[in-house]
Amino acid sequence: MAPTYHTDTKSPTKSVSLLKVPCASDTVVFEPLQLPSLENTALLPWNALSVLTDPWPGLWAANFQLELEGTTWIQEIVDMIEQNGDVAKCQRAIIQHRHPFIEWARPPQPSGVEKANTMPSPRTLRTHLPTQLLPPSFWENNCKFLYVARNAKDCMVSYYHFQRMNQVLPDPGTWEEYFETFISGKVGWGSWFDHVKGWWEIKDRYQVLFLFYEDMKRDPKCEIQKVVQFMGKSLDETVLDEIVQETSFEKMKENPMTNRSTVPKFILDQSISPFMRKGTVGDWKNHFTVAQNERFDEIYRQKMEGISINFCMEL
Ligand SMILES: Nc1ncnc2c1ncn2[C@@H]1O[C@H](COP(=O)(O)O)[C@@H](OP(=O)(O)O)[C@H]1O
Ligand SMILES: CCc1ccc(OS(=O)(=O)O)cc1
Repeated sequence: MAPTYHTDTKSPTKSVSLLKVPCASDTVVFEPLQLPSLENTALLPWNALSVLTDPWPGLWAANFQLELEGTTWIQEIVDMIEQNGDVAKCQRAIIQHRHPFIEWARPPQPSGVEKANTMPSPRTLRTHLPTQLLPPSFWENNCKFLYVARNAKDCMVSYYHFQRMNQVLPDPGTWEEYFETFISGKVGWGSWFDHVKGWWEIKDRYQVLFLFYEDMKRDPKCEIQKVVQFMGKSLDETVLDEIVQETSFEKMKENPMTNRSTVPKFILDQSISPFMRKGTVGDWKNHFTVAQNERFDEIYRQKMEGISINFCMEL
């Protein structure tokens, strides 16, 4: 498809990723996670979960990770940091097993919560949940969160291809149809706009490291160093360089512990679109028409009015 974009890239966009790491509350007595069964809700359009207003009051978490786009990337970075750059240790299991996905519940597989309950504290967990659906105990226990935001246009494109290949999510339809679906927020984990605003607005009240996918692409070493500091670690320059290398898109695409090659085709059909697809900034220009771009920029302006986030649209 020929690129059909216009050159005004001023308006911001984004996507989301979160991650939680060790914190002082890890010295507190550990109690198991207690989440209700999500079997009947996990596959619904994510907005359906908003009916759970005070979802999981019993939850206690020592270490916590959240994400929406760039999740796998930040997960691998965090694990590499936790393992002090030891590549072999990061090969101990596929990434989905290293960091339980707390809203995952598809029997007969153990749910994300069940997996989390078997882990000693401190734990790193993964979720795409918006702030209002996060169990209150995460806030109450002073957990640390890493949130990776990605510009909305690239996020839309990436999510579209993910939904095409993900056989447990509804078919996204044509690109034109998906464009409308995404704007209306009727996608997994809800509206991009609300998700980003929610995490942006609470970031200074809690221990949230708000990262941008585009910054991670532009200067991975600098962003990884921020994560190291946030986790309260200190690493040699050589280890840092090793982590930058090992968490590059090219390396992670070839790595069976991160590229989802072990996930059965009836869940992720990578012959339709690879999980590690392009990993670039600006692929939206290969998808958006000029008309779509102009319309999106206007919607973005309205929905993000008063929010001081600036997203990079191309490198
Ligand atoms: N090391 C890395 N560097 C850059 N992008 C990465 C990456 N690892 C994963 N990604 C990208 O992150 C997106 C998936 O996000 P998540 O892990 O949250 O599901 C995909 O984007 P694309 O579809 O644009 O390629 C994937 O290629
Ligand atoms: C519930 C939709 C979903 C999300 C993610 C999946 O795979 S993975 O965790 O990214 O490997 C599968 C299904």
